[in-house]
This record gives sequence, structure tokens and C-alpha cells, in this order.
Amino acid sequence: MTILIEQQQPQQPEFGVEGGGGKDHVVDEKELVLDGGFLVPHTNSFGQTFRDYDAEGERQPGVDIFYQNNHINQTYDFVQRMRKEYSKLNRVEMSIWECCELLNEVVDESDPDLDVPQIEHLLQTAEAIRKDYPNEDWLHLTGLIHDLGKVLLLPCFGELPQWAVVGDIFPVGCAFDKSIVHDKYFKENPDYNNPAYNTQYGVYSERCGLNNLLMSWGHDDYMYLVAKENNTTLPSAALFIIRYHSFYALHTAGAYKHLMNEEDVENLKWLRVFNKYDLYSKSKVRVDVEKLKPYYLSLIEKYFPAAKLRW
Ligand SMILES: O[C@H]1[C@H](O)[C@@H](O)[C@H](O)[C@@H](O)[C@H]1O
Ligand SMILES: [Fe+2]
Ligand SMILES: [Fe+2]
Repeated sequence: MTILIEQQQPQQPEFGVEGGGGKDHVVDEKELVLDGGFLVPHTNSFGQTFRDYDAEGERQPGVDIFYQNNHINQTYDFVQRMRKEYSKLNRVEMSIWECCELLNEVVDESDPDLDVPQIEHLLQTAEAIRKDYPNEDWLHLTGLIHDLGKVLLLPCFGELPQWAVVGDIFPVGCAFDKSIVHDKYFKENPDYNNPAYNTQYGVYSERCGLNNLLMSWGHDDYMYLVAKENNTTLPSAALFIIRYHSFYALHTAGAYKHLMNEEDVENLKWLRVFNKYDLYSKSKVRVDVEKLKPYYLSLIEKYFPAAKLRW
């Protein structure tokens, strides 16, 4: 089935009008060495600070346009429709590894830091975690699968536009926080002026739990649904990481805390660990996919009851 998506066009393109580098990029020198000893690089493979959305470079105009489209089209109504449709998981049957290979067809236009094939990013993340946390095999597998939802860009998954698949995520149904990348573009989102959705709590209540929020639609929530509905035995922290790994306003800028419950507070600790590896392992260091394959196949078998998953 093809989903028709009405896409609103930005009124006027504005490039790089805001000064100041990557707002959520607050790096404390003390934090540069992770618990496990992973050394955080100072620059990405383009020689720029990580997640600097205002740094001029070949990728910047495209990333800017991406966020403009994302912010004006991700509405409460849109997310509700997408969630309902994709919860059916009636499109494809395939294994996790097949999906990893498919992901190589995908280009992520939202990412200013990545220029290697996606499968390498998955394995770079997983292997960096494995080095520092050798006993947490569930976290290695989480690294491998966290971005698989990006297959939504491919024809057999409905070929969704980039703004409905990648990039940072945020809750809809309440006010958009200022810490969200390029928040200026929310002014053209129809929810921005809707009094039901534009207050601090909007349709939510204090400490209602992240599970009760509708998040902007994309690869995080989709992969969470796939893992959960295919009865993974991964722990709840793994599902939390998959579901909220692009929620930088929460895990990096500390916004939306008033909506978290106690379980979220616990899970957030693991998400923060994970995030460093997800972000800073992006490098030009190539990985040997075939050599690593047997180890990851054994983890998939351990944590997913069926070889073929419903997507
Ligand atoms: O551009 C990136 C990329 O799409 C990642 O996969 C996502 O998790 C990040 O949050 C986003 O900023
Ligand atoms: Fe991601
Ligand atoms: Fe990632």
C-alpha cells in the first residue's frame, strides 16, 4: 500500500541565518573520556565539531532544508496516522541481517557527521560499545539495530520522505522546545498556533511517562515497534534506546524532563551511554563486515525468537 503524504512547502528558504554553533553540543572536557575508556574525537570526518548545524560546509544547506521540511510537516495528526499504519507490520518479512544489508541503499540527508555506508555506522557503533562493555551483549545488538528503521526510505517500505524518517525527534502534542535543532522552522508547523498543542504540557500531564508521548515519526519509533511486536527478549533499556536515541532535546539538552516517569529516569542513564558511541564512533575507520557477521548473527538468534521478522 502506498501512503499519500501531503507535504507542505517552506515559505521562504532561509540559510544559516542563526549564529552560534550546535546548540545542544555542550561538551564538558571532563566528559571526554567515557566510563569505558572510549576517547571522544574532537572533530568529525569533515574536520568540524560534531552536530554543528550552523557550520558551513558541503552538507549544511541540505541538512538545513531537511529540518525545515521536518519541522513544518511533523504534526500531531501526521504522527497518529503514521503510527497506526506502520503498527500493522504487514509490508515485508525478512531477517535482521537482511535489513542491515538493505540499509546500505539508504542515504541520510539529516546527518552532518556521517559519510560512510549505514551498515558501517551500525557496526562501528556496536563494536565501539563492545570494546568498552564486553559483557553487555544486549547493548552490542542494540548498536547494530538502532538505525534499521531508516529502511522506511525504501520503496518496499512506503518510500517515505527523508523528513518522515531521519533526523532528531521531539514530542508532538505539546510545545516544541527551543533546544531542538533549527527550532525556528516550527513557526510554520500548523500545531505551533494550536492552543491544544502549544503549551508546556499540551495533551500530556506531569510525569506521564515517555511511553505516553507521541514522538515525531521516524526510524526510532518504527524500529521500536518492529522489535517489540516481533517479541524480542532484549531488556527494556534496549527498547528505550532504540525508541529515543534521536531525542537529543531530552538526552543531551535535558528538556521535557517534566514528562518523564521513574522508569524513564533509569533508562535514560543507558541511553546517555549509548549516545556517545552512536555519535562519536562515526569515522572513516572501515569495519570488516564479513568478519563480524557470525558474532552478530549469534546475538540476533539469542534475542529474537524468529529468524524472519515482520516489518
Ligand atoms: O542525523 C541524525 C541521524 O538521522 C541519526 O540516525 C539520528 O538518530 C540522529 O538523531 C540524527 O540527528
Ligand atoms: Fe538514528
Ligand atoms: Fe545511529
